[in-house]
Amino acid sequence: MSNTVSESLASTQIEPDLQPSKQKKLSISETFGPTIQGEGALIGKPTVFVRTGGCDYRCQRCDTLYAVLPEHRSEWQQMTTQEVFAQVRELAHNRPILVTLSGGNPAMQPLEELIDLGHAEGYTFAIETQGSIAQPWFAKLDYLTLSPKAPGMQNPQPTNWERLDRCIAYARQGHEGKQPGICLKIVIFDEEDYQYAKHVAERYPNIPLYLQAGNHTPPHLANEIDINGILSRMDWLIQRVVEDQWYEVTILPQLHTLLWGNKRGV
Ligand SMILES: C[S@@+](CC[C@H](N)C(=O)[O-])C[C@H]1O[C@@H](n2cnc3c(N)ncnc32)[C@H](O)[C@@H]1O
Ligand SMILES: Nc1nc2[nH]cc(C(=O)O)c2c(=O)[nH]1
Ligand code: SF4
Ligand SMILES: [Mg+2]
Repeated sequence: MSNTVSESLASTQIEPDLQPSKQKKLSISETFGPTIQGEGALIGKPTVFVRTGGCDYRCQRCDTLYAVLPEHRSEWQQMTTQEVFAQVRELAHNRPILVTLSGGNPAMQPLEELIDLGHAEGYTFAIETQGSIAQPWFAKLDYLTLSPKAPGMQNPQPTNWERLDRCIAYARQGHEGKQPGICLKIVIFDEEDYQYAKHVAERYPNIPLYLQAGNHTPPHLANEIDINGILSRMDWLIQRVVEDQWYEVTILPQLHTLLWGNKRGV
């Protein structure tokens, strides 16, 4: 891991990871809600989810592999921005709501137009991404959650710290005098993951950090979720943080997982 802290890249230094896509359509795995945001800084907030299809990572412990693996591609719909926004509106009964963009990796999709369209009607936008692809339009978000992957997620690719820095730099450019709220969220399964999280905290001391108890239950076992296992991991995590007198961090479960297990679309 690199120890260089370079959160304050000048705007002129930032190169987009993906050039603006010629493909105008969005790859969509599902839209659902309103439900509550079950994770992180906005936990408990009513929201509609737009889940994009496709991811540049392959975390073996991913709870949403149906939006990641190519064998599910035929289930993803290629939709225009207007079609996606029409679904959001319908789900929210035409009342402005927080829209959470997740995936897969939503940073792979040209989502700027959707954000513009929604903002014009009072909707707000949060994104969940691992921070491996930085997009200039992060500046237009209301909330950016970056979830770099600790070893326990079993992602074969190591964290690209320079890319993560760039995601933050784009967000900090802001838009029309407003910057997105930025937070970091790390899934923790074990001590190695905990040490990874400590490193992230040292690298980004000014960004709120959330530790999320990992769900080790394979996603297809919707009815056999090991809630006691998740809660005992959370109990260990709380003890670990207290032992270290690490008082700046926030520890949370995935609330939707406790309520509804591995059920899809909640
Ligand atoms: C499915 S991912 C999609 C967005 C993006 N690819 C990412 O990883 O941030 C949404 C969130 O779920 C978390 N997540 C995935 N699998 C999990 C698991 N088994 N236990 C706990 N959280 C998990 C991810 O770390 C991320 O914060
Ligand atoms: N309720 C609920 N909250 C969530 N927070 C992050 C989610 C995701 O899959 O990105 C998620 C999800 O799938 N459902
Ligand atoms: S980065 Fe996110 S969506 Fe992609 S495989 Fe990992 S947890 Fe799943
Ligand atoms: Mg999820």
